[in-house]
Amino acid sequence: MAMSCDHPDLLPLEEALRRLWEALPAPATAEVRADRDDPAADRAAMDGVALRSADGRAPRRILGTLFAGEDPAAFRVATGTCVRIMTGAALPPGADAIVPVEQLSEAEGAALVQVDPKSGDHVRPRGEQARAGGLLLPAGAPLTAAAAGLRAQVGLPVAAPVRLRVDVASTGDELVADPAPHQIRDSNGPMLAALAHALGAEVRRRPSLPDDPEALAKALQAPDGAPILLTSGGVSMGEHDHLPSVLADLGATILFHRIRLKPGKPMLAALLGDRLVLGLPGNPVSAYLNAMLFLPVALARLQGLRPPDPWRTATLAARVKNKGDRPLLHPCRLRDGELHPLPSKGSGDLVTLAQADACAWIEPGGLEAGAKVRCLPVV
Ligand SMILES: Nc1nc2c(c(=O)[nH]1)N[C@H]1C(S)=C(S)[C@@H](COP(=O)(O)OP(=O)(O)OC[C@H]3O[C@@H](n4cnc5c(N)ncnc54)[C@H](O)[C@@H]3O)O[C@H]1N2
Ligand code: MOO
Repeated sequence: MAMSCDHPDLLPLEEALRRLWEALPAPATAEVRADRDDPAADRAAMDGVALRSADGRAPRRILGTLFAGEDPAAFRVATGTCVRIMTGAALPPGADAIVPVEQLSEAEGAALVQVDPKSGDHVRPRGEQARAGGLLLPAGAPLTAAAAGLRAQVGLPVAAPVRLRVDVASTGDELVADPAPHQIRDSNGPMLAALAHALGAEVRRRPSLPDDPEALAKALQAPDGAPILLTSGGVSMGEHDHLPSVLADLGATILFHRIRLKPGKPMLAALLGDRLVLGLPGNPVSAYLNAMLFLPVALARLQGLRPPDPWRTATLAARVKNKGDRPLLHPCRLRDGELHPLPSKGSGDLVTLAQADACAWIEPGGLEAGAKVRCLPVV
């Protein structure tokens, strides 16, 4: 009879994700205030002519052209005149409306408007978006790309975008380039490097670590280590699973070890000084999925971004069993919003994972065809 090794005390995934988020420091961000009115002058919102609306449809002599960035003081619009104007240009003195090119014709240097212009038509008025000194973003707001643009707009410095550095190291004496039947190649190292790169990190592969506590301790303390170290293997109950005890001996803060997820039970996260160690389980599907769950959270937090939400929703096309008491991530093909479960052999089955588009979240007890489920894309 199959025996279950599940335990009720395993940490739920959401709690593990929350602990990781809260343990990592986000960069401090000051509030953002408008340095001047936005827009700083009345501006054209359309290409056309700038004119006095009070003069209705009367023909107007075109005094010249104003492009975005040009000083409008070169012109003065009075009754019987107008200025050709391009989107973004400041309105010339005297003008209070824009008539777009589509609504006018030109004859002998005069503009003939085909509409009754109203004051403010197609004008972005000064201060429409913000007044000088107004609060645009509070301190601690996420450092999104849009926020970077806003900082630049108000004249604040914006650091050049950088990719966070992530080191990737596999563990295990069984990993060799040319394996005998009792050995294997290192698939996790290249896989996790590719995943971390796809998630926006600058990746460095470190040499594989032997199943030896001293060598492990030395590697963990490498002076040139990246802010995040992804390891795989050596976190479970085996006699060579040294990572948890080595980290504890080095004084690391263990954020969590062992979570309520299949695959991923032995997942570990620790802070060693200011470096985060994500100790991924060695089984390749487990290493992949747990990296996919935890690495984006760490990257986002350290870069001052919002917590990421990698989940999608889809309909299960066929029943998936889950006899355990951990939620299961099951590899599926995704076609037209339907998840077609693949016959996975478990957390060592990299063949099936590589053929999958997404992994469906299956609660204990299993799910029937037609159920709406969340799923994690395989990138
Ligand atoms: N008595 C128990 N045994 C195990 C438990 C448990 O709770 N009690 N958990 C099982 C689960 S779940 C997993 S997952 C594995 C994870 O163990 P480790 O993280 O300690 O990983 P290893 O034992 O080092 O390796 C597991 C498996 O993965 C292969 N592996 C490791 N590294 C790589 C790599 N870089 N590329 C490809 N494959 C790799 C390794 O050869 C093993 O086959 O533990 C269960 N056992
Ligand atoms: O949970 Mo392990 O991570 O099943 O393979």
